[in-house]
Formats: sequence, C-alpha cells, structure tokens
Amino acid sequence: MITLTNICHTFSIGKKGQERQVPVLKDVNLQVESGEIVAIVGKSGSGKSTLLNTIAGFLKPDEGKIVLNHKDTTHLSEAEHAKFRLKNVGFIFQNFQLMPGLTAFENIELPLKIQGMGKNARFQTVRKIMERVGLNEVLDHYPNELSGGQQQRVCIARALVTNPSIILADEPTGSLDSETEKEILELIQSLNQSLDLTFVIITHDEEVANSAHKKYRMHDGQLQEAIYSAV
Ligand SMILES: Nc1ncnc2c1ncn2[C@@H]1O[C@H](COP(=O)(O)OP(=O)(O)OP(=O)(O)O)[C@@H](O)[C@H]1O
Repeated sequence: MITLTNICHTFSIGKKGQERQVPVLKDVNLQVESGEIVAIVGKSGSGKSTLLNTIAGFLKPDEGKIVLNHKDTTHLSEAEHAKFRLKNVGFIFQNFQLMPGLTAFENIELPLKIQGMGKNARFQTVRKIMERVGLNEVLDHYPNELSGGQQQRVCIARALVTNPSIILADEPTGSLDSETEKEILELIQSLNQSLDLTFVIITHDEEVANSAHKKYRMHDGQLQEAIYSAV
C-alpha cells in the first residue's frame, strides 16, 4: 500500500551564500500494508512531519522511491500529484484546518466540489459520512461553534469523503483532552476496520502509538525498530 525505499531529504538552511545542509531523512525505508495503522513517534525535530510531507508528495525526496497504491509517485509533477492525492489520500491535522467561513457540511463537501461531483450526489455522500462519524446534529454549525472533538470529526469526514484508501494524520489528537482523544482513537480504529483504510499517524502520544498495529521511532533521520502492539 505504501512502500518507501531509501528515502533521503536534505534541507538547505540559512542566508543565501551561507547555507547549511541539514539532512533530515537518511535512507528511510517503510512498508505499510493495506488496512494497517502505523504510528510514527520520535522527538520534536526528528523529521516526522518531513516524512509525512514526503509521502504526501508535498516534498520531493532527494533520493529514493515512493510507491502508493501500486503507483510510483516519486517523480509525479505537482499537478499529477494533486490529482493522485484527491483520489487516494486523505489528511487529518492536529489543528483541523477547517475553513472558518464554511459550515461543517460545507467543509466536508469541499473536496467533492473540487472533484466536480453534482449537487445531489454531494448531498447524499456528505450526509452519509456525517452520520458515520457522528456529526448529524451539527451539519449547519461553523467551526467556531463546534467542540475540538467535533472539529476533528469534521476533519476526519472531510478526509474520508472522497473515498481514499490512505489516511495521513499529523498529531490527530494533539489538541484534544484525554476523553475526546479516546473517542477519536476509537473512531479511527472503527473506520480502519469497516473501510479497510490504511493509516499513517504521527504522534507524541504513547497511547495513540500503542493503539496502532505497528509503531516506528524516527531517530536521527531514520526509522527504527517496529514494536508490535496489542491491537
Ligand atoms: N521547510 C523547511 N526548511 C528548512 N528546514 C526545515 C523545514 N521543515 C523542517 N525543517 C527542519 O527539519 C527538521 C525536522 O523537522 P520536522 O518538522 O519534520 O520534525 P518533527 O519530527 O515533525 O517535529 P515536531 O514533532 O516538533 O513536529 C527540523 O530540524 C526542522 O527545523
């Protein structure tokens, strides 16, 4: 489902003429099977977000190969990547990244509009997904009228609405209290099982990491030791 082979990425930091090269990903290899939840933990600055952005195609690796859903995405152009992402990859963010001027319904509907789906089909699809993630009561609420947990459900629904098979999540419970974190983790697990979704989750939270099928630690630019969890 996701195969990273010998991925390297180096940032160039500093003023022009005085740049420093900072290697952040050093020969990263990762294999994620279909329907797996993989958690990536590691210290702040260890390169977790850089890795997720590289999988997503927002950053190009300097070396290595990325295969998602049997497609080699390493050298896709930005436009090709955007098209591929819209169909295959959903994103969940720590700070939700919802459009403040759109209701919960409209936020979730947005990717379908971009895809060019007709109004009736959009209505049916959004209502179905809102019901699935427990948002029936709040479809006309704006983000600032929602709790953190509800905002994260909207973010999850928006990630799922285009029916992707891969979900990339950057600290999905990082802004939530522990009770709400538990609810969101349960939702992720139930979606993983019922829709056979593949998740890559970056987290600082051991509880989130331990709820995954596999856990990797990012250390000094490399992914280390898969510790299998009990799920
Ligand atoms: N666009 C960029 N330009 C230059 N350096 C960057 C850029 N993005 C990240 N870095 C550097 O790459 C390193 C890894 O950053 P990254 O955000 O991937 O870490 P992280 O493990 O996700 O950290 P955190 O847990 O704090 O989010 C850091 O040293 C950071 O300063």
